Amino acid sequence: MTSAASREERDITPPPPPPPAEITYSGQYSVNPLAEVSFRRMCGQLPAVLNRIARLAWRTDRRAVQLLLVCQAVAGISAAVLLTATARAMKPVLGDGSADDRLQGAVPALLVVTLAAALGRGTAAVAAYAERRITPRLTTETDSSLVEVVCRVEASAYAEEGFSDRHEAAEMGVMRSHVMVADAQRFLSALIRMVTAGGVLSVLNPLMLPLLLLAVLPAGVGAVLTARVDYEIHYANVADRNVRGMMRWWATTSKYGDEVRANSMADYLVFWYRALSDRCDRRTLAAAPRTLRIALLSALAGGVFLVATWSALAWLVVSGRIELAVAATAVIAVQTVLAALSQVVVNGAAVFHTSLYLSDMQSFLDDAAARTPRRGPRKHSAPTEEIRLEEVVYQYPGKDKPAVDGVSLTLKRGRILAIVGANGSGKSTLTRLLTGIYLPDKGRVTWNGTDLAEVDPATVWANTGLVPQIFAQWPLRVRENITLGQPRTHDDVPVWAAVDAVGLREAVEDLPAGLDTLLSRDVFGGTELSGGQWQRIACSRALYRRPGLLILDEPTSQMDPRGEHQIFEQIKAIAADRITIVVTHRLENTRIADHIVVMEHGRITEQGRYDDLVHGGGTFAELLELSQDR
Ligand SMILES: Nc1ncnc2c1ncn2[C@@H]1O[C@H](COP(=O)(O)OP(=O)(O)OP(=O)(O)O)[C@@H](O)[C@H]1O
Repeated sequence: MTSAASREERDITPPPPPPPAEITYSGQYSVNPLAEVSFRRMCGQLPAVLNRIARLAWRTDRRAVQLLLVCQAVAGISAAVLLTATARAMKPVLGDGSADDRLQGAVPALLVVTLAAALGRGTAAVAAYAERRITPRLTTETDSSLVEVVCRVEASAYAEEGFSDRHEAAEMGVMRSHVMVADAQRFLSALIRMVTAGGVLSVLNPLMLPLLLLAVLPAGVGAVLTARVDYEIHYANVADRNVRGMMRWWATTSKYGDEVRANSMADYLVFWYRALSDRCDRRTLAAAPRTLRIALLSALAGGVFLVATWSALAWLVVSGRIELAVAATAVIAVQTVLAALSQVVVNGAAVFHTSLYLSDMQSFLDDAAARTPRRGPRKHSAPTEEIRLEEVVYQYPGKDKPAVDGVSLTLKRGRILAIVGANGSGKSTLTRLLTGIYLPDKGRVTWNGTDLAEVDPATVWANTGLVPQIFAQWPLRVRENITLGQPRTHDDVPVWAAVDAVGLREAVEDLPAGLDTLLSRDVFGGTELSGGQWQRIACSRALYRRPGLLILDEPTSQMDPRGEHQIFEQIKAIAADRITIVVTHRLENTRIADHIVVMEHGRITEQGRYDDLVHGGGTFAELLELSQDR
């Protein structure tokens, strides 16, 4: 009994799931910044990096930058005044006479010390305020630029190897822009404090400054080496982080929540997510001993030099080379310079570290900006009378066969074309070529006789309405879901007309706020539609545009027969004014088409009218028969 039960238990225990495949970073940078991360490079590049940050900040808020600079200057002056006045106060304090007399002698200098200290604190507070004025807008600006540039790239870039990883790496630049100005500001103010205190110290005794520099140099080298290790790990983890980010969304979004639960995917997804995270952690942990070694060695070297500095100061006093009052001031100056130097080094390394991520971001922004469509100055103007494909070939990057292979077609206004064919035969790719989303590798696509390679694509897409196979369900109001991408008129009449055209009025009127209802159950106050209702929204979005070219890729796959019938009636009713293309696997629906093309392996293998193809004895007839064989 027990053994039967345990056998049964064994039988239902699933085998351990395979770990996620090893992913390597596939981004291609013209320069690998890691190759040259060194202390010398950091020092050499800091001015350029600061200049870049300053220019970014200047573009964001000039007045705040001016305020910041004034604060830095005032802080520097007050630090110099503070130390000089301290030196003045030391003389009477450590001199002869009664305590009362000595204190009285020091009062004027102490007053200056107090004022200078207050000024220093005050300017630090104002500088922090100025930085807080710049940072949020600068981050928003960099973030928005990234979103904009990705929204505008040639769609073919998405299919290129490494594009997505480089995008992920650029996201890190956006994240670092949060701390960029604060780091630069701290670096500059520490530099100014260091220079002023160092100046005062050199006046007191020229030997002190080089000794001090030596004491802090190891910390500087250590900080840069640690930055290098951090960046190395970031580089190694980019691809894993990218995939993990995508999987995180897919696994946790409510959209796929049913599938995750009903198909018992949660265990594997969690395992997968943890396995990928562990892999990232392993790389990070493997680097920990290196960073520990760097920290220990730099602390040891720094400590040795610091002992030498204090010993030198003691020797100067004991041998009578400097007065006690000067030595006391030197102690304060040494402490100030040391603190400032550490800040310079730490913040300098942070600025440099940030600059590595900014370089990734900039390189991606430049690359993406270079990929915005630049196809020539000609403009397409409505009406779209004719679209022609001439021996068009298109092959996706990394694929060994073209997805569309030598297709020629002519589409005329007022006519409906249906495209059918097996999965992967090239139907959707053909629609991307027809709309100029992709340009062909060979052959040409013309609209009203003009090659799309020479036409500003915005003027083409202003005349296009597309219902893709996988359409977006925007977390926006019903109204915006219909009008998105098209200027909206002041009244809702055309919006309701588009709603009526897809038979959705009753459903929209039933929503809590009609057209104003937010369509997202993930957002507070939002509502969710059914799959078929969403598809009707996608159709109404395309119809609302009243496009010269209407493309519907499996537009009714989730609709009930009434909805499907209504959509096809609508397509027929408005067909006279436009070119209409329907991609479908439901061959019965191709009855409405004036012309049908059958695709196989990227080529058109059959074409004609419905009745001709049904009786033609070819692939169309075979597929139709199969669809009716139940
Ligand atoms: N973004 C892409 N990157 C790389 N290859 C792609 C991409 N999109 C499609 N392909 C490939 O191009 C070929 C044609 O795909 P396409 O999506 O055009 O087929 P389809 O006829 O629309 O298929 P379905 O009926 O399944 O929608 C397929 O082999 C597919 O793997």
